[in-house]
Amino acid sequence: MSATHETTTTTTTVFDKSKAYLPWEINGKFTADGREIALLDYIFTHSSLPTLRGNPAAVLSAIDSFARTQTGLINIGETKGAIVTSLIAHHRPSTVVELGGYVGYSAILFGDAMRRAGGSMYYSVEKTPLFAAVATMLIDLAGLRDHVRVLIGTGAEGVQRLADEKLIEGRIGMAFFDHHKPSYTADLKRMESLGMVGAGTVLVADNMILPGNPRYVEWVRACVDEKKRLLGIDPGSEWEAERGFGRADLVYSSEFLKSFEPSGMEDGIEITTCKGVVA
Ligand SMILES: C[S@@+](CC[C@H](N)C(=O)[O-])C[C@H]1O[C@@H](n2cnc3c(N)ncnc32)[C@H](O)[C@@H]1O
Repeated sequence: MSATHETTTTTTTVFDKSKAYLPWEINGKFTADGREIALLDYIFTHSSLPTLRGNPAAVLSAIDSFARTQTGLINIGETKGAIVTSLIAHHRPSTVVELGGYVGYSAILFGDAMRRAGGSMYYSVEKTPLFAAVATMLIDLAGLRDHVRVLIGTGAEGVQRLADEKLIEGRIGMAFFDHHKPSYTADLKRMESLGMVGAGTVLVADNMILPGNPRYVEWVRACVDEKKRLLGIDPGSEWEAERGFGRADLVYSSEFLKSFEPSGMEDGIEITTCKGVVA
């Protein structure tokens, strides 16, 4: 499969250390130790709160400031975020589905980019109700409530609900995978089987170095014959959740882009475009 990608992406080879987030890990925890509520307190008691209302860039800047001065957060951050916003400006997706919303940083950044590119709805699926609640407050503060909707549930539940409730009919413009790493492939295959992936759909998958996702990369880079083989999953295998989902006839072109976590650690994104369906 071709490793080229016909788009204009913003990449950087050097990380600006002055913008580094504080370390995520505190006493073995990365999230859910009170930091998400502390973020909400920080933002809603911010001296410049009035200037944040209806201003996505200012809300993101306040979240970045919290993560640089108070407690690190597992957001995508500015550097990798810029890659995705340039993809959105280029491809102009009408609908975007994000799996793994956390406190809403990527939903605000990419939802705003989608809105500016003429798109209509950004769905952010988040498993943890507390994180989804924080995200909803921040998305509302940023003035994006008509264009960004948070759904509570796992990626599989969220994708299925989008189809069952007919919130999405037909192909989506973009999907962003940033949740449970072993679920990327299963949830993409569910999207494929539900008809959400078609010619022009762009798939963006985060954390391709930290921690990496060989199974996902194998699937999006496989040719049609390889995919037919990969669809054969035995009952009871560790990949049971993927059984019965996935389409071998979707042709993908995929590439890896290296970038940085907001902490400054190297990471990368896999960007995949669906070229169409083989007859
Ligand atoms: C890296 S964070 C997402 C960061 C967010 N995309 C951003 O850049 O602002 C991963 C999130 O996925 C959520 N998550 C974990 N497993 C999930 C699953 N199976 N389905 C949906 N969300 C999940 C976690 O609760 C966490 O909030």
